[in-house]
Amino acid sequence: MRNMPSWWGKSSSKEAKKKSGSKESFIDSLHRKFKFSSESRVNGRSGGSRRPCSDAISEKGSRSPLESRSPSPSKQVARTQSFAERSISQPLPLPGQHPAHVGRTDSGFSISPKPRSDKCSKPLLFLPLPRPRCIGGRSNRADFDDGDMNTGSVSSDTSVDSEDPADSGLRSPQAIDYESGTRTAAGSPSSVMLKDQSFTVAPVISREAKKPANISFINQISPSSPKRRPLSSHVPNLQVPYQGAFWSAPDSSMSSPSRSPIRAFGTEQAVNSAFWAPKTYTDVTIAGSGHGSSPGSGHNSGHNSMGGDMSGQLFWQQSKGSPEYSPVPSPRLTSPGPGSRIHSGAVTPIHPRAGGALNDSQTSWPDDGKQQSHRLPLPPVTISNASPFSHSNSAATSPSVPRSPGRAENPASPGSRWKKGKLLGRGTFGHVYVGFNSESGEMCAMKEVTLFSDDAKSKESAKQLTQEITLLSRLRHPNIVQYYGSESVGDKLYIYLEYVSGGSIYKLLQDYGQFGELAIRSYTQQILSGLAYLHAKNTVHRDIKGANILVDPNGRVKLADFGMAKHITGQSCPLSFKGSPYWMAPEVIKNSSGANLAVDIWSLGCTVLEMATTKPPWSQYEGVAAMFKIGNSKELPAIPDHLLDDGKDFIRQCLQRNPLHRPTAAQLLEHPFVKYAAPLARPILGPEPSDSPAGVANGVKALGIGQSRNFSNLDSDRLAIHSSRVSKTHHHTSDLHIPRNISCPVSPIGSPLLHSRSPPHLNGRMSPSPISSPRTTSGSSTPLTGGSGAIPFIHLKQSINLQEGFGGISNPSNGLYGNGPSYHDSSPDMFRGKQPGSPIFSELMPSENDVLAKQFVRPAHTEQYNGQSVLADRVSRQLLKDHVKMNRLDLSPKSPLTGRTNGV
Ligand SMILES: Nc1ncnc2c1ncn2[C@@H]1O[C@H](COP(=O)(O)OP(=O)(O)OP(=O)(O)O)[C@@H](O)[C@H]1O
Repeated sequence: MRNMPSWWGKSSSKEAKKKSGSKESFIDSLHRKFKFSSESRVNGRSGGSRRPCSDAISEKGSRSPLESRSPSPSKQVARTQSFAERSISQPLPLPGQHPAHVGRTDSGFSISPKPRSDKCSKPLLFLPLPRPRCIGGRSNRADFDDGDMNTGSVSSDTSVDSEDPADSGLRSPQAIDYESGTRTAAGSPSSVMLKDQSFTVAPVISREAKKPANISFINQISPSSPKRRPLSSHVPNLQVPYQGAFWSAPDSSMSSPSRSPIRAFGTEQAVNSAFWAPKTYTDVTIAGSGHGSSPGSGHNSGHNSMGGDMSGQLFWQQSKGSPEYSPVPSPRLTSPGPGSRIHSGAVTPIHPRAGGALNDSQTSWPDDGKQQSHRLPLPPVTISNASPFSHSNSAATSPSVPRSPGRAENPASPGSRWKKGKLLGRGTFGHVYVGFNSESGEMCAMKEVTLFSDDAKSKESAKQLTQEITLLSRLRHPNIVQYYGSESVGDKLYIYLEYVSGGSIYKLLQDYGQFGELAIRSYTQQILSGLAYLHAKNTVHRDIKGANILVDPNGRVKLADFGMAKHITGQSCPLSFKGSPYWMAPEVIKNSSGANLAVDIWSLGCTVLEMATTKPPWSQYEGVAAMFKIGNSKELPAIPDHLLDDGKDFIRQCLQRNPLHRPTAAQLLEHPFVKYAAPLARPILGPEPSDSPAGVANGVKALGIGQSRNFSNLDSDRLAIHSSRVSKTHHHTSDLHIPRNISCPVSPIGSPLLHSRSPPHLNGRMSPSPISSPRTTSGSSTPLTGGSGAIPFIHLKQSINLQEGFGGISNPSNGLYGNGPSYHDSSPDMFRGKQPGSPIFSELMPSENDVLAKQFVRPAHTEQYNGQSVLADRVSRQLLKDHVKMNRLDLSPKSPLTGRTNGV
């Protein structure tokens, strides 16, 4: 979800290409100016792309085949999100040629990071700024890419085995809560192992059990390969250079024209670039995650993240003259219509069985100006009951699965029971689809990356995916997207994740505008909770921003996109230049070492501002100028006046330039801005206790109150107000359900997630899929569990937790919706005096209560499904208990069926 604003949006690559003529000359002048010979760099890159200069400096992300396709109008917009104007995407340049060999072995997914012989010939792009260290010259492998290239997967300091310090001794209580039981099952992600310079990611399951299953990234380059080839089974030894392209992927982040330095580089950048010139980024990697994703998907956002050297950063910036730089959001970005963003339908249109159903979101794209198809493996003929990941276990061929006209025949993952559904979004390295398991009825998010033997982007994709797998497989928290498993199918690599249907915060901001304070507080609290958990495991996310935070229809927030995350082993380690510039902490920009975890706190502060204004701080500046502001000035970004004092204070706490001065995530959870945030998350409805009173009791449950936090008087007061308003406003049978469904993500009225135009909400809310109900996703029963090579759901504990939450029974220890550490009054000094009753806090209450109270009068139609369920439950119980016939049921406000107000 490194989705970027247009100034480094991927689509700009197309514009860059379109204007290649003039830009070429400009590049040439830049080359002369900086005394760089792009030609020599390109030529000197052994095993790297031999692309023309213009390609070599372009963004990796835009080299995505998908982006190269001639997109639909929506897609064009989708890839040019920004806080400014956007332009229509132009065709991307041809994919680079990266002959390499990727080998598969039975062990899964591996990288053999042999040093490249040409390690010093890595292209340095066009600025003498953060010159990437010659990786091959490092004596310590931990220096490679800041050790984060594979985040615990490759670098020596990030082992994923049981010796992981985060696993052994650094866990917070939360971590322990959410981690138990995660490493036991065979084939679980915990089996990811690192040994010296090679590692195996066990969760990546090869469907070709008897064939080499590992994808080995070694320093063998096949320069003769002129074209990209699918990483298919008939290519037994595809080897990918691990440094030039895979480890560092110099051309991955810089080669894509969408972030083409040439395109984005303007006079201002050139001037500003002097700021970077003297910097030496010893740990800088060129492996930029050129993150961009397609807003056209509907769920992804348009902010770029970057991982790489500063030279790339400089060139990323979009000049105001660029057609992609516009302060006016694209109509498509503001369009609430799902059609322009979500490309439903099937999967691979090029599949011979696809019946010709074309889907522009799929795996076909123009290459060299021609449509190049990459066929998915044919689904097997038979279906077994084995693991959903097993090669023969394809539901696609099941005769019991009717094929709707709108669904292509080919599932994304023929080897599994997961059928690839609509496109959720595009990332830098692949696509994310809804996955549906026809057998179990479960849904997931399938992140798909096509691996090519000779494509640097594929290598970078594999690296990042591996990194995500490694990290995510160790995480379990309600505010972190849950990892389910992964597998390789043919030339595709899939990661199965918890499906969060609400989209990202960025997307919500684009669609619905800035959030209200109540929503900001709730979301911030949940983000913090996830961060506190993550940081307790000594892991830094490094790309916290709205685009990487997903929201479910119930207002539950999930941190996502761990492609840049890094496990920190030491007290402090060099900070690689990764992240999204506008959310990037000063110490990252300045390449100073410090408390690494604090970079997430800075980014959180930026995200709070983003939620409050729809834009990150310093968004009025172009990229380089913004980075200059962030890195060098003493200024604080403008904090909107409409935020209350504690909100402003929270932001200021986060945006302290000295990382050591920033509170930790755990400390910030005690900040009044979030500590007393209204729990918006809706609990999953479950069987109601037989004698449980309705009314306020249900309201309490629905609010999630009491599940993980102790109630203050404030909470009681709040509930009293709720109760009062409920009793006054519920006069219709249509409101019967309201007491149990009063919470919502943002606001009950006009809530983005409840808005009728919000298909994610509708999908999630209306879907009867068991995936939305943890009751159906217990670990052992899931089709993801067991079987050969299967990766079990590792959210078993989560499922248990959720079950504990059924019926809203309070469990202060489960942390289910309380999100994080226990709430105790151990506020740091900075928060003293801001407790309930303090002027600041009291100041907030009226508006908050008003909003909360409105939740009780939300129109019934917004909760039709749940409301009906609740009513049905109550009716059933009532019938059994009182032997009352349905036609005699009293549905008046005073009826026990409509809710009591006499306490819990
Ligand atoms: N678990 C999920 N549930 C729902 N949607 C998701 C999920 N994960 C990702 N998406 C959607 O897919 C889009 C792309 O996902 P993501 O950013 O993780 O891919 P990526 O390849 O990691 O991108 P990048 O690395 O460039 O940021 C997101 O913007 C989001 O809209």
